[in-house]
Amino acid sequence: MAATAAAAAEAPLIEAVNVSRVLDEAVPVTLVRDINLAIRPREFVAITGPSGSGKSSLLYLMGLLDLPTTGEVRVLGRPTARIDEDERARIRLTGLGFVFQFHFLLPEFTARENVMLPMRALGRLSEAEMRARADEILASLGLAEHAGKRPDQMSGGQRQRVAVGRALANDPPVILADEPTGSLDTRSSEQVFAILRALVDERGKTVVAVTHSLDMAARMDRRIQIIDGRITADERTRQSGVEAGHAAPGA
Ligand SMILES: Nc1ncnc2c1ncn2[C@@H]1O[C@H](COP(=O)(O)OP(=O)(O)OP(=O)(O)O)[C@@H](O)[C@H]1O
Repeated sequence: MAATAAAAAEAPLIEAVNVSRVLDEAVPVTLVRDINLAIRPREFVAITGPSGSGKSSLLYLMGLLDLPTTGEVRVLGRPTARIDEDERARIRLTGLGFVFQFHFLLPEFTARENVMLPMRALGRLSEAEMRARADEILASLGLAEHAGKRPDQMSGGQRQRVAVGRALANDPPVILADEPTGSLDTRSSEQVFAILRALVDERGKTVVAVTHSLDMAARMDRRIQIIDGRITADERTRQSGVEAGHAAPGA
């Protein structure tokens, strides 16, 4: 509760103000409508709802991967309605890390090289610094001995942990995850969940994750429910950061 209550007093990292997104088809498709929300520092937020309700659409809008038709998304206090795609890309690269249901690692690259990609795109570190940072991130995810392996030489759970490592590459304050455990077995799923939990509790990150799992949502701190593109519930789901399992990820 302490972390969540303290977070409530801080400036939001992501805000949606009257956000709607309508696809301009022959028959217009409304993905989300009238969304108002604020995501604050160190929150671990679940976005839940039935299939096709607009969860991914909302996450993409929050991550500046899509633009609202009306309303505005603010990221790290910055209004984003009138900035160009280069600027949006820069905010994504420094402020946000993305994890998807499928890892989307580049198959011809090693785990280390995949984690280095966002650092390379930002261009702030030397080759040696990028390499050292990637290895440090992989070690923190229990993957030290897998740094030189390509995705096809790793298990599904290991690949998804590399994808988390890639999301952490530029040390963004916010991680946005779309069904991050959706294609994993129970054990790997628990490992990835424990990593996300620890990112919030131990490293002060903010994590927003779309999930079908109500059990998982109950172990996060807040649940935003979407039905037919609208927020139908927004509630605290967990009272304390103490009881969560912080099991170290296995190799
Ligand atoms: N490009 C598109 N063209 C047409 N319809 C779309 C498009 N993108 C999304 N939709 C529709 O918009 C609705 C919301 O989609 P979205 O992927 O956000 O839902 P979701 O809650 O994440 O679903 P799921 O849980 O199945 O992943 C769905 O009915 C989907 O079919």
